[in-house]
Amino acid sequence: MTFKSRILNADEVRRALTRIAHEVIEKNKGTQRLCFVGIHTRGISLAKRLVELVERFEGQRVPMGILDITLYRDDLTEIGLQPRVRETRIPFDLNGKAVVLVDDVLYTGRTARAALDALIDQGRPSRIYLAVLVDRGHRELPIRADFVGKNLPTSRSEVVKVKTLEDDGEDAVELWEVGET
Ligand SMILES: O=P(O)(O)OC[C@H]1O[C@H](OP(=O)(O)OP(=O)(O)O)[C@H](O)[C@@H]1O
Ligand SMILES: O=c1cc[nH]c(=O)[nH]1
Repeated sequence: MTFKSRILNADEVRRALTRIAHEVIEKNKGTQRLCFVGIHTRGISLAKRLVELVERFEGQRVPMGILDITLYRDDLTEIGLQPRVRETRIPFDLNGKAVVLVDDVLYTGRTARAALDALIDQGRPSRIYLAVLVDRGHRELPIRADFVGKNLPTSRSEVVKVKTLEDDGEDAVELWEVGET
């Protein structure tokens, strides 16, 4: 893979998340019944940031869960006999909640589709929103995000890498090219 460009630096990631937190509060008319669920891997770090931002703006700490979608993937039969299943932990009652699913990148929409199934197996939220740091297009399913940090038109030969302080030592969004020599 070849590095092409830096799309967002740490300050720009912070501002995008700040705007998303404000939009969530506005759309939900406050923090009532609000909760965040981060999708492995980087969706979890981003969901934690959003919880902290909402607390800073509204003075309320809303609940947060983490979701592994591995067993709900539509290509599960193709990824081998022993898929690496990570932790799902939703330590509150989902029934009647307004859930913001959080992921770093939205591409085909297959992860988000799987996340909806995984979530609904755990309870019946009154509303599910999707928040992503980057929407890079190329949807293969009728899925859209409610909150988007950055809309980034890409080609299929490119890869968007979201880096977080927790997972990668820095906050950034980078564009890479696959298969270039
Ligand atoms: O819309 P899609 O085509 O499903 O692509 C988006 C997903 O792809 C990446 O996850 P990945 O499978 O690389 O797992 P990771 O986040 O654990 O690295 C990314 O974090 C999103 O979850
Ligand atoms: O470019 C992409 C596509 C899917 N998932 C990513 O993290 N980046």
